[in-house]
Order: sequence, then structure tokens, then C-alpha cells
Amino acid sequence: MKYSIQLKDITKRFPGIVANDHITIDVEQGEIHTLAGENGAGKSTLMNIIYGLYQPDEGQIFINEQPVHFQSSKDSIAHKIGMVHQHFMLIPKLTVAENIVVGQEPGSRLKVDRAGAEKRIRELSEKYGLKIDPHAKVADLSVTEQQRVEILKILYREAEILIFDEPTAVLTPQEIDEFCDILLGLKASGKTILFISHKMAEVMKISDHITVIRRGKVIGTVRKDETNVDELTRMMVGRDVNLSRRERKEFTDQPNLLELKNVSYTVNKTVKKLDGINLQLKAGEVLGIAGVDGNGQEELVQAICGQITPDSGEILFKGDNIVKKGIRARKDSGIALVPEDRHRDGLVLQYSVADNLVLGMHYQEPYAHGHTWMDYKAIHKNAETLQDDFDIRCANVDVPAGTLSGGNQQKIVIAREASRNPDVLIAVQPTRGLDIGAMEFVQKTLLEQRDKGKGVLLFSLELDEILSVSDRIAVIFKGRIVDVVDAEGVTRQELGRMMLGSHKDV
Ligand SMILES: Nc1ncnc2c1ncn2[C@@H]1O[C@H](COP(=O)(O)OP(=O)(O)OP(=O)(O)O)[C@@H](O)[C@H]1O
Repeated sequence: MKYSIQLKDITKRFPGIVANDHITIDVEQGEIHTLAGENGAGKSTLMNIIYGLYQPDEGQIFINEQPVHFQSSKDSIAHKIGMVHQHFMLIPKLTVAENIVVGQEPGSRLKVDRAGAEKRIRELSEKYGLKIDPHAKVADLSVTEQQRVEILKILYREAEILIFDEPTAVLTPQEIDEFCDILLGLKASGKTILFISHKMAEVMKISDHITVIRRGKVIGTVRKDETNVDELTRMMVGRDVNLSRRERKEFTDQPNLLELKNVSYTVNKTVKKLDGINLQLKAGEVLGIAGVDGNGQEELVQAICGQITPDSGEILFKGDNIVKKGIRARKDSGIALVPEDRHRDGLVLQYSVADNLVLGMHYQEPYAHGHTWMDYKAIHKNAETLQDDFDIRCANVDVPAGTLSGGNQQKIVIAREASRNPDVLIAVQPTRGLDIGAMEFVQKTLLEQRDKGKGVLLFSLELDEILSVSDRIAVIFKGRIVDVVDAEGVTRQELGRMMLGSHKDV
């Protein structure tokens, strides 16, 4: 047996937290080894250590059975290690080929061998089924394509050990299947892959070994063939988790909290993003919006929250047409949003956890008195309560939000928006990047809002989530609502067909 990576007693401390606590893992050459564990367990930290971005406080790394001491990623790249990060690091203005060769242009200093580079990129793209055109501009590429450019970039540098930090969190279910095939192809050609994921289906599909870490410690390494999802879940969160269908509310005739009447929105005068949307969200229900990504979901959220103005139609919130109201006025009147992109729209990463937990409410009682005086005591108290309720893992609530793990950042946004006590809560991919225990918790939080008589509009690409949490499901296709069905009476298959444009009964 040959080992590509061996970690012996790796320990990494941050102020107030031991992120990695004597981690020992052996990764065999040519295998797909998955690292799983709760949000904040220390997975990304460990990957960053192997890639040379952080130095361990204790312990030893062996690459190809030789001890190494990486001072930076330059050193790990020299050892043929490549990493695809959670957030891509490409330059949008440049082409694929330019992004890939940046800093390592082939040819002499004076004459860059552009054609040679493009030829190699094309060959690599074909060999691994990445389907990327070296001439394409990165700004024009989808998320999946950008991820593939990142993969090409490390293959171009001849990486043999490939690290993927939660690559599928940003992919749609359809894209995940293709991504898994790419990883299996890379493995077949002899590469060693270290992979982080919270999604058990894909973990069970592609892994050889799975190492579970919890609170910085290794709980165990298991062979995929000798484990199952229940065992992994228990190893990860220390208990059983139930994500199956939830109890429905008996459907009585509740008033509409939110009603869209014939809402249309066109870009560039020709592309109809929303095409006569009619939708009602009642008090005391979760209305799931199902659809293949890019069928108008983003514009629907923006129209309701006031980020775009529809060309025609009405949006009634508790009976009032709010089409002309601004974003803040809508928020203040009781519409809360858990946005899809938490880094861009949900958090200020350099602000503390406590400040992020009152963002958008910081100018109101009880956090501010008379618009001038911020009540830091009240802000702190709120933060500590929410940290407890939502199990936000951090050293304390004064650390910058940017130092929290991805999943815990997501919990800040959800905790804040739920704590606004809104009448309507719009949740867009609310469990993306969350571990299975946190996923269960967030879904329960949405149902609690419902049970308090609020309306929850749930946008999710995960059909299982839509089916298990929603009371009714509206299917969006090409900017139109093609059907609204009772969640109890629809199957996964029917929903899948409807997402491609057909009605339930067709
Ligand atoms: N640069 C940093 N400064 C301070 N603390 C940090 C830093 N990076 C990580 N941490 C802390 O180390 C712990 C482990 O974080 P890490 O990002 O490794 O978790 P993770 O397992 O990748 O979680 P997730 O699944 O949520 O992405 C967390 O408590 C986090 O807040």
C-alpha cells in the first residue's frame, strides 16, 4: 500500500478554538478519500494546512511518504498538490486559457507560447470530460464551468493530489452527477482525491474511505463498503437525524399574506424572466418553489424583496400593493430574506458575529435608542441567545463573521432573519453548505415560523427538501408557475417532470 498523504497528530489552534486536535489520517494513493463532519469541525482548516495556506502548530505531514514542511501553497504545488476552494479565484475579465496560465506562462519570457498552452488545455479538458473552451471569457461561464476551469488550472500544473473543499455545495443536483463522473475519471487516471462534502448520497457514491471529524478530532475512518448513511450521520453529529417528510398542517382557509398577480419582468426588452406570475402565500404555510436553476427563481425573489421592479402586475403584502416600496420599507414591514449568496448579500465578513446578528435592525429598538446611541449590551445579549439557540460555533460573538466556518456563517443569516419575527420569510437555498444536523435544525426553524402563523416561501434546488418541508409546492418553469400542488399528493418523479414544463396530470 502506498500513501499519498499522511497526517500525524496535526494540531491547529485559533484564538479560543482548537480547529484541528491531533488529527491523524492516511490517504492511499489513487483513492477518493472524503472528509465529513459537522459545520466548524475543522475540515477546511485541515485542507488549508495540507495545501500550505496554514502552518500546523504541531504534527507532521508526509507526502508520498516523505516528511514535508510547507511555508506556502507554492511549496505544496511543487509537490503536485492542487486545491479547488469553496470560493473560486478566477479573474472574470480574462479567458479560460489566460486564467490557467497566469503566473506560469509557457515559452520564453519574451514570447509566450499561447497556442501551445491552449492545445494542452484543450487536451486536458477532453481527457477528463470537462467540456471547456480555452477561448471562453470566464465572466460568461456558469458556476459549474468556472469550477471546471479551476480543475483544469490544477491539472495544467500537473497536480497528482487534488483537494476539493465542498465542491458540490454550489452545484445543482443535475450538475452533481456530472461532477461525480469527473472525479471518478480523475481517480481512474491515477489521481488521489481528497474531498469534503455534507451530501451523503454523493459521499456514498464516489468515496473509497471516509474520515469523520467532530470538534477538531478524528472520530474514525471507515471504508465506504463497510458503512452506511445512518452510521456516518451518527459519527458526524453524535445522534440520529430525521430528514423525512414532516407533519403537514391541516389546511384551513387562511388569509393570503403575499399575493402576486400577473407579475412580469423582462430584461433587454426581449428576455422574459417572469411571465405572468400568479402566486399566493397563505399565513401558516410553507410554499416550496421547485424548479431547475435559472427558471426565474432569482428574479421572483428580487421582485418580492424590491431589488427589481416588475414591468407589470401587482405584489400584495397583507393586502397592500408594495411594487413601489423600497427594499428597506419592505423589510421593515415584515418581509425577511435568507439570501442565496451569504457572502455577497447576507453578511459583512469583517464585522463581528454580534453585529451581523442585528444587521438591518441595528438602527431600531432595542439595539439603538433614538437612532444615534447603539446599545452594545442589547446587541451582545441578542447574539449570545441566538448563538445558543442556533448552535453557532465560534470562540465568542466578538470575532469577525469571516473567521467562522461556512456552515456557521449560514446559521448567522438564518438566526438573524428568523429573529426579525417577520410575517413572510423567504428562504433561498437555506441549507446549502450545512451539515445534516444543522439542516434538520434549519428545516425545523422554517416549520416553527409556519406554526406561528407566518408564511414561508422556500426556494430550494433539493427536491427532497422541498418535499419534506413544504405544505404546497409551486413549480416554476421559464418564468411561469406551471402548477401548484399539495405536497402530500405529489411524488418526486412527478415533481421532476413538472420542473421540465409539464403539468402534474399530463
Ligand atoms: N482564520 C481563522 N481565524 C479564526 N478562527 C478560524 C479561522 N479559520 C477557521 N477558524 C475556526 O476554526 C474552526 C474550524 O473551521 P473550519 O472552517 O475548518 O470548519 P469546517 O469543518 O470546514 O466547517 P464547514 O462545514 O462549516 O465549512 C471554526 O470554529 C472556525 O471558526
